Amino acid sequence: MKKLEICLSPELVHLYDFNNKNIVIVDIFRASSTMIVALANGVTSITPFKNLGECREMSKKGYIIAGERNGLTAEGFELGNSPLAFLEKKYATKKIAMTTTNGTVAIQLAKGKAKNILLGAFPNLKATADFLSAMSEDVIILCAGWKGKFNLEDSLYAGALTKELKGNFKIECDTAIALESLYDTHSKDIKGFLSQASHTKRLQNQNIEADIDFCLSLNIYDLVGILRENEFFGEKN
Ligand SMILES: O=C(O)[C@H](CS(=O)(=O)O)OP(=O)(O)O
Repeated sequence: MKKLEICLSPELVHLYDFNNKNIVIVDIFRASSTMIVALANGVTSITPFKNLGECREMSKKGYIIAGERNGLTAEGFELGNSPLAFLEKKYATKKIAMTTTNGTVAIQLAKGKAKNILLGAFPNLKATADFLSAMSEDVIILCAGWKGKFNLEDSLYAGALTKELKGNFKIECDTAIALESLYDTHSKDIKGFLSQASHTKRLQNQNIEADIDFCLSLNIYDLVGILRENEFFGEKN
């Protein structure tokens, strides 16, 4: 039977073997959520960058550039990291180049080794679970965390995805067992539980509570975000 594991932080990646596995990158506040919202609202593709300078250069090639550091739009960038910017299809048919504090760092770590790299987000939780269940490869959920540290929101999503995948995967990973239980305990009030999270407080200080709410919307989109070559595309199962 296929195996499911969870890696709690980019700092722990060296403990896992990503070869030929399906990797789900999770950055609930906000990078992976924002990318799913963008793809669901018609963006053609999203190219992730670790580095601000490289990402900025992409505007010369006609890309819309989205750059964020410590929650704020980076200087000279058209967009930051808000999912709300992509609603109403304003950027439909555009190619986006994007760099964020944690999410695009985690993506970089998984590139080149995995079978597939997917974006994990609550708005398309079920679509991602269905995709992974239909594939024969093992899965690793990689939480982007915050600057190398564990965070609550990515962990809660990892628990939610574990719950969805349980019947189709062998789960011998203690982290997955713990996080599924955490999700079960708090699934009826995810927002209330996450109000204690450090990331929630950090973003609230920047008056972006609406972003937090939107990132916690459950199953409103039925596409997966998947990396093809160097770009994420939205694909229906
Ligand atoms: O923009 C965000 O939500 C965060 C900023 S920070 O981690 O609070 O500095 O970046 P992300 O890469 O989406 O975690």
